[in-house]
Formats: sequence, C-alpha cells, structure tokens
Amino acid sequence: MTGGCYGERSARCASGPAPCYTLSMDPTGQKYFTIIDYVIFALLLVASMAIGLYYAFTGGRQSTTQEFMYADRSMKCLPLSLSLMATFQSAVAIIGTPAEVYANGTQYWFIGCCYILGLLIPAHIFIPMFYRLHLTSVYQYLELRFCKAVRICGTVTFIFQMVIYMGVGIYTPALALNAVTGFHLWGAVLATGLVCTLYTALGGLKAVVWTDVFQTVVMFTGQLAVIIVGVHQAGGLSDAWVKVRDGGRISGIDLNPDPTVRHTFWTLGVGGVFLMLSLYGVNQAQVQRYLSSRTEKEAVMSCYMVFPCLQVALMLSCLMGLVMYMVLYFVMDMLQNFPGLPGLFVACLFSASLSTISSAFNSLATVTMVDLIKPHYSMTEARATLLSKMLALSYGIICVAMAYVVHLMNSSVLQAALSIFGMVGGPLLGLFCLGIFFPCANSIGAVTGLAAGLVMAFWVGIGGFLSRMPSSVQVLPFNSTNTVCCQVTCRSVPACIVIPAGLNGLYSLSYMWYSALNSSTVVLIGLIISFMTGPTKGDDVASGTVYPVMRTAQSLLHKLVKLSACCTSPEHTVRWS
Ligand SMILES: O=C(O)CCCC[C@@H]1SC[C@@H]2NC(=O)N[C@@H]21
Ligand code: NA
Repeated sequence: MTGGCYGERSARCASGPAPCYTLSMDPTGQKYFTIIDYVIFALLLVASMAIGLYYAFTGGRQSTTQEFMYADRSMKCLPLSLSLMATFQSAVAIIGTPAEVYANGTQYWFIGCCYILGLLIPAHIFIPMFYRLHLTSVYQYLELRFCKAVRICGTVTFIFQMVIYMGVGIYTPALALNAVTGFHLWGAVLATGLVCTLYTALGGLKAVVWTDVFQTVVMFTGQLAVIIVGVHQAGGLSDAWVKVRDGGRISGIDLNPDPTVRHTFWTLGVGGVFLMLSLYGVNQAQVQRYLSSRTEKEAVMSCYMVFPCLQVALMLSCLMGLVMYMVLYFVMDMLQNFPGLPGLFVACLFSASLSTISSAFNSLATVTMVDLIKPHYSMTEARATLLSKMLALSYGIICVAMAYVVHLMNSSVLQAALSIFGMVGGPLLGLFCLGIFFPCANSIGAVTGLAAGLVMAFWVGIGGFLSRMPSSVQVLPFNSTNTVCCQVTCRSVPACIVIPAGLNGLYSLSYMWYSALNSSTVVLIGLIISFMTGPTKGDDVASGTVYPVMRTAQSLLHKLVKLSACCTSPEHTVRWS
C-alpha cells in the first residue's frame, strides 16, 4: 500500500508533505473487526446469494440460454446502466484510485473527460450495429464480417483478458482485507469466489444485473460514509480542503504532450477514450447488457446513463483519496470508533469485486458456449443451459486459481488492471474497428492485424514493465544502447537484454496509451495485409457490418451547411435597428 504512515510517527511522516495519522495498532500492525463488521460483511454475501436464488427459481427459472445469457432481452435501462458501471468498477478502483490520488494528486480525475467520447461512440456506432445484427455474442460479428477463424481468435483473446482481469478482481479486496484486519487471505478469496460463482451459475444475467444494482448501492454508501466521517475527522470541509491543498494533492490540468508522462490530460482524456471503447464498445460483458435490453433505444439510453454513474464513482474514489491518506489502514483506524462502518467499507470493497467478477463469469460462460461450443455441437436447449451453468462454475474455479497467479505477480493493482485492458482490450478494439470502419479489410488482414497488435502489446507492456524495474536490474550505460542486466537477485543466470536507445521511448510510454497504440497497430497492419492479399470489395461485405463513415460524414456536413445557410439567410438575420 502506498503513502501514509502508521505506528509511531516516522521521520518521513514528520517532514512528509501529507499530514500523517499515527494509528494505534497492536504490534502485528493490524486492526480487528468487531462482530457487527463481520455481520455486515456476511449480510452482503447472503443478500447477493438471495438475489441469485430468487432469479434461479422465478420467471423462466433460467431454463433457456436466452434467459440465462440475455435475461430474455427484457432489461430496462436503469438497472442496466448501474450494472454496466459496476462491471468495470471493481475493488481495484475502490482501492487503487484513492491510493493513486493520494500518491500522485488529482491528475487521474481527468480520466472523467474520456467518458464523454468513450460512451458517445458506443451509443451511436457500436450499440446500433450490434443490436440490429441480433448477435448472440459480440464475436459473432467477427464471423459475419470476416470468417469463423477471426471469430475464434477474438473469443480466445477475450477469454485470456477476462480470466486475468477477474483474478485481479477477486484477489485485490482479499489482499487489502488481510493486510489490514488479518482476515484470512484465501478464506476471503474462497468466500467471494464461492458466493459469486453460485449466484451467477444459478441466476444467470438477471441475477448478475440485479446483484450489480444492489452492490452499487453498497459501494456508493460505503464510500460516502468514509468520506463524510473522514471530512468530519479532518475538522470539517474547510479544514479538509486546507489540509489537502497544503498537502499539494490538488493538481491543475497537465497539458504536457509528452506521451511518456504517466498521467496528463492527454494520456487520460484521449488515451482513456480508447480504453473506454475497448470496455464499453466491444467487450462482451458490456455488449451482452446492451443486447439484453428490451429495445435498441433502451440500450442506447443505458449507455448514456452510465455517464453520470461513472462520474459519481470517479468523484467518490478521488474524494476518498483526498480525504484519507491511507485507504484501508486509515479507514480501519478512523472508523474504529464507529462500529459497523469498517464492515460497511469492507462490504463496499467486496461489492465492487463481486459485481465485476460475476459479470466476468457470465460473459465468459456465454462466449465459450455461443462462440466455441454451440457452432460445433448441436444440443437441446436444456443441455445447452446446463452446460452454460457448468461453464460459469468452472470459470469460478479458474478465477480462484488466477487469484493465486496474481498473488505471485504482486504489482500495483490499478495499473495492472488498466494495463491488462490496454494490452489485450486494445487489440480487440482494433479488430472490431478494422471490421466496422474499413470495408476493404479482409480476414487475413484481420487475423494478422490482431496478432501484430498482441505482439506490440506484450512487447511494449512487458518491455515497459521490465525497463521500469529499478530494484532487480541495473542499467549500465553503453555508447548507443542501454544494456539492462539482471543482477544476482534474478533467480536465473543474469541475462542481458539489449534495449536500443530508441526503444526506451516506446518502453516508457504511459500505460494509458496502450489501448490507442495497440488498436492502431491492428488497424494499420490489418489494412496493409488486406491490400497486399486483395482487399474486400464493398458489395462483398455482409450488410449491416460496416459503419458508413463517408455517408454519415456527408450527411452531417450537409446538415451543417443547411443550418449555417438558414441562419445567414436574409429572413433569418435579426435587424438591430
Ligand atoms: O476494475 C477496476 O475498477 C479497474 C479498471 C477500471 C476500468 C476503467 S478506468 C475508466 C473507467 N472508469 C471505471 O470506473 N472503470 C473504467
Ligand atoms: Na464491480
């Protein structure tokens, strides 16, 4: 955990920029739950389970895949918008964002600017297209536009991305809880994984959406409670503001165009648009929610309504970073005098985690069934539904195993989660953009482009990670290249990786540009290969699978010209006599 201090005041705290809170702790440095905290935490799990069971034994009792995967396409925009927001608002955001704001100031808050285009483009391009194609999975689009091989590549890439992401999602809150309260790490992982797997496998998408709604309420309540108590403890709003301002936490807008600077308005506001498109435009978990809407209009409305939800979530997370100086340690100490509040905050943490990994299980089971199994094996509806439930169960087990992998990785959670999206979500976004905006792109170009995007993603992502590892590597200056040699600390024989100076620029690219870089790589390589192997003819493309960029641009231009003409025509000009 970054920042902050506990135990007796350390030298750094005395002189550090941020005021420190000396927490009275027992020698093991942990705070303990009171009984009411455990009750609140348990209530969250029981309530989530109850919602899952309710949808397992009511309505169609989850007896068809249409109900299990798409809630019989009966969902309304309000629950959907909360569920869309909750799906990618996990414990990583609840813990990582406040820690980010505390450690580096409020620059990260500018990521809110990318939500505008990041939701408008899905609402007006991706959702109408996917909805009118009556897709059963977003990867079915790839078969319609290209061929089955491209669909399978997209599906496998998505599975890879979400399996890693849900490992981070389930591990983060358990680690935080263990670090602060001594709660058994794997006990929390298993409890979360078990409850989540059961209500997802039994209740289907309806259960996932409605538990997301309930968990969002718990999430916001928990964060709000901590902020209110935190401001109160700091002596009220004005004192809190003074502490925060004097602590240098408020950052102005940073317009530095340098793409290697980690967080600027450009990396967050522009690079973030590509991140949002990869999540809210083409990610199966979100597209599945758009497709479960009663009408296309409800789906578009639910996308619009995500905007305020995300802004509130971002504001609460950033305010927590400002008001508290150590997310969990501080919470446990500050709330210690308010029995039940530590439990509420931990319930908030696990609500964020449950609402994310349940969406991951459900979307993974759907694409595995729809894209990988159903096209090859015909089976009765009952068997297909049972198999989907078994798949959700299996992904639950994989998720717990992934938590162990993440445990071994031990990197900063917020950046890890966002980097996964950039490294894997980016190429997928590029693949869909290649199909949707470039009619000339062909299947060979699509597959090659995706492969190039993934290679670029892992090369820059891992290269960047390695070149930033200060502890175990030492950069030895050479004339034109940097040799990065592992010291004896590396388990393997010290290997020397030669990084040409030019590449250093690429490796130090802000992780917030990964989505943009990787999606652009897919489009660029995809187009080059398509032209080299014979571009697709316009009329060979399946109808409804290409967005008419030129026609839309022309009609927009036409409207603008008409608008400006009518405003400047004589009968319309106001005479100022
Ligand atoms: O799982 C998490 O909470 C971390 C990933 C956040 C994904 C993106 S960041 C921009 C947008 N705002 C959110 O709260 N989630 C998405
Ligand atoms: Na969530």
